[in-house]
Amino acid sequence: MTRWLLFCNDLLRLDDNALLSLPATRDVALLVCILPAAEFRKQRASSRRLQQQLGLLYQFQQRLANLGIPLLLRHGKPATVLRQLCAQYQIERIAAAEPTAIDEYRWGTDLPMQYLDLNSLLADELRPDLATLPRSFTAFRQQREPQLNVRPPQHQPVAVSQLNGILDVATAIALSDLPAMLAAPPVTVAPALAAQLNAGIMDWQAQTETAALARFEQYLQQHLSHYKLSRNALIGTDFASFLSIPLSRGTLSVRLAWQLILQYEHKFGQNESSYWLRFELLWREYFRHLQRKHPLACFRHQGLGLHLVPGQPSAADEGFERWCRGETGLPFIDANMRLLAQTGWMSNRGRQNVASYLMFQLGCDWRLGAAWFEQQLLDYDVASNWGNWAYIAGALYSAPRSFNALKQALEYDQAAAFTGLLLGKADNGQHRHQPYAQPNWPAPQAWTWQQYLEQLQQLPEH
Ligand SMILES: Cc1cc2nc3c(=O)[nH]c(=O)nc-3n(C[C@H](O)[C@H](O)[C@H](O)COP(=O)(O)OP(=O)(O)OC[C@H]3O[C@@H](n4cnc5c(N)ncnc54)[C@H](O)[C@@H]3O)c2cc1C
Repeated sequence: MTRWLLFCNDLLRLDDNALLSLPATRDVALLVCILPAAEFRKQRASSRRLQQQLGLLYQFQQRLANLGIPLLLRHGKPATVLRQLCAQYQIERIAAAEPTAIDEYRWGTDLPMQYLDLNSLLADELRPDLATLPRSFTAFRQQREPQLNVRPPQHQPVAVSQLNGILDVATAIALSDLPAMLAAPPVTVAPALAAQLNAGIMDWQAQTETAALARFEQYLQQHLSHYKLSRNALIGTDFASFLSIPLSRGTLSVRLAWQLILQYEHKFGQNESSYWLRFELLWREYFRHLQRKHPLACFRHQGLGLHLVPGQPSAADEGFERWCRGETGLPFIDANMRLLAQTGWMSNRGRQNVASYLMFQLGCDWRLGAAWFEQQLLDYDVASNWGNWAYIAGALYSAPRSFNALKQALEYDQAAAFTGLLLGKADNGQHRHQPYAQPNWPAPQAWTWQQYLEQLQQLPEH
């Protein structure tokens, strides 16, 4: 008989969760989720995301309880809590989802960890050899695509008999036992914005295992066909898959998402959009393995040191603060930043532009922006976030990528409907993308409309 600790962080689902069927019949297992102190006490996550996490944990706990399985919730430093639990319950082995970031690997140092790479597409026999991992995304994709037989998700029900809980359900900590800060009133999205976003997608109820799966299946049926054309939108309903939140919280298995896309292709035929959605999932995969190969590069200003990275290592300054608040004076940037602050969400197009603006136009240390995103994003994922920031900065293999935010605004928000929605109407005769200044702000750095227009053809564009 083995005494297991099943560490369920990032795996808040019953389906395709091999952790739950790992112990043998005669083994005993303790299921644990830990609310990391860094997020819950040191504000590395916004209250919006903390509430989302709690809601999802609570719901997962309830589903397990219905099966007679207790889930223990703890908060604190994961490494410390894991050690305490191991000692308290004489744990012999710990099973967990394989992380991507060095911090999470460190939680398990000197503990009898067994990692299962349950949140990656390329696991098991497809797992890339990090020593020969291709440098660019294109080379990575070209190497992997021909042999991409992703293992089907495992649908076997949780075998209760295998999970002879050490605790009974009643002993697991109830949500009400968590610190008072966690019981704060729900953070809501202003109705005007909520109406423009995917029906309730920001609510944690939309991100539970059942709800996320149902939503994705509906998306495939009704909207996948236009993904390639609509994915660059800035706001709206169903312009992209909105898979990122359930994937980052582990309520939806990426392998299941992949298989559902394949099923769609089998039924309706492959098209540009269905291919492109799988293509984007490979970007996620690329950053996961890249972070494992270079555990520190994504957190260092110079990264791998192969290119000249914009800005200097620095502390937050006024320019950064104004960027966070959405008060830079460039409507397209401000609208995106205010959307992030108000909803915890930003489109991929918006993310690329605000990131580029912070480092290339404001000259700030790109890691400040990555840290702000880490706190604010509802779909925060360490590899995707820090990887994308480092990628734009040129801190990884490829050269820095700067975006001309004004040109992008005119292209992707032609009628300025997006900036109008977030910033209100500019009815003073000016174009809504025209840089502006408020009387009490320091003058923007020579941002005249004319100068921007002149630059349009000159800046490198991606
Ligand atoms: C500066 C910056 C920071 C980012 N931070 C995060 C983050 O913390 N968490 C996160 O999940 N994504 C992050 N992304 C990637 C991307 O913006 C989001 O995954 C995407 O906007 C989420 O919307 P969606 O699920 O509708 O995407 P879709 O367009 O429908 O794409 C489907 C899925 O593919 C994956 N994907 C798409 N683009 C990327 C990409 N560039 N990198 C990695 N995976 C991708 C995601 O899992 C996404 O859910 C970041 C991008 C940038 C430029």
